[in-house]
Amino acid sequence: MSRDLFEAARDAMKYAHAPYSKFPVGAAIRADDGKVYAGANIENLSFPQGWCAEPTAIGCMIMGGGRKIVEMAVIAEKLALCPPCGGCRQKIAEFAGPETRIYLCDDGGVQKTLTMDELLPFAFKTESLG
Ligand SMILES: O=c1ccn([C@H]2C[C@H](O)[C@@H](CO)O2)c(=O)[nH]1
Ligand SMILES: [Zn+2]
Repeated sequence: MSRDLFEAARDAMKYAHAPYSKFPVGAAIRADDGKVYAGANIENLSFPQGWCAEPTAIGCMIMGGGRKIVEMAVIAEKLALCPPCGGCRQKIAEFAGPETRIYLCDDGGVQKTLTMDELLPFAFKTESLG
């Protein structure tokens, strides 16, 4: 993964609205249009109404004209890695393919690289609809 994607995720994290969990997260996507789209988690006083960094980045990608996630970096401010939550895995899968790579990062850079199948095995896919 090139440095710019990591830096975009880390910069996006600065925009997190996470006063309740105090767990800012940043995500950055390189899309099929070559552009980088980033997002942060945005929490809400009514806790279930908040959302993760990944859907913010996906929303930016869709509205910016990107259609496929080529690669995606996720970073949390705290020392621990931030493996995307279950709901995010499904949302990422919607725009991923066999080539997609997901990078779990910390301040030192990429610590783990995953394919979509590793992130969400036995996924619900369009073939499942029959
Ligand atoms: O995949 C994930 C998991 C969690 N969070 C956010 C949601 C919440 O604001 C905070 C603590 O769970 O981390 C993300 O942004 N992405
Ligand atoms: Zn999530």
